[in-house]
Amino acid sequence: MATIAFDSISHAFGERRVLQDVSLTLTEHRIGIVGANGSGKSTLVRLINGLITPQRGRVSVDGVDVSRHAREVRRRVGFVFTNPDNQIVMPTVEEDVAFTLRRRGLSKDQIAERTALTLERFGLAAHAAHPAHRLSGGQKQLLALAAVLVAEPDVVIADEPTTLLDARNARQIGELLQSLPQQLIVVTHQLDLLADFDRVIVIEEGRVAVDGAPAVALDAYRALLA
Ligand SMILES: Nc1ncnc2c1ncn2[C@@H]1O[C@H](COP(=O)(O)OP(=O)(O)OP(=O)(O)O)[C@@H](O)[C@H]1O
Repeated sequence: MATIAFDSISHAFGERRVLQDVSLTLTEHRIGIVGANGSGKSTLVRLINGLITPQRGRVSVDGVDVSRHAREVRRRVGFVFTNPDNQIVMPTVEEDVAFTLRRRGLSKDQIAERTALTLERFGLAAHAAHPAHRLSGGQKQLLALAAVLVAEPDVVIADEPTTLLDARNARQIGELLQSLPQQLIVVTHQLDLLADFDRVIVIEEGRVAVDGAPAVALDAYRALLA
């Protein structure tokens, strides 16, 4: 697993202070991030692959400074957004999955082979030539995940990956995420998704409020909510 280090991170959007002196070292396989709306969870995970540059402090992945080497880090860290519509960039399902690989400079044959395998794995093979925007919500989320995983990142970050899904699709995506061999960081309000995770971090008003095993951290979070 990679070592993801937040070293004294503070960040504000205008007057709004969103993260306040956060220091964390993430090395576990599956890590959940929970917290109230607006507590700073998305900001925290977006720092990991340089989608946001912190105003103070340093974020690194295996010692590589994310601000300075964002491209290098992004090759290792895949990011799945809440809304797959924001992530689908190509007209068809197949092209969308192949897009990441084309940018990596793989040969045509390699791209075709890896794309086909990935579509099969995610149950999307029958939709390969279909317009991506016509897929159902659950299928779109699968496609967004497929397009990230085809590049075989070492770390997968998923920001509320089940929020827009019905219970059945949410379960399917949850199970798929659980089965990944990669290091996984999930921001979610669906607390049951994190029951078997290795670590859960509760963010409250831009600070780490609780950090520990799911049973302990989720109970503490439920108590905070109550
Ligand atoms: N690009 C931005 N510009 C201005 N303000 C922002 C920006 N991104 C986030 N914020 C603000 O920062 C605060 C924290 O946002 P963030 O998305 O990190 O919270 P969150 O914990 O992920 O919330 P939620 O559970 O609602 O998704 C919020 O008040 C939000 O409005």
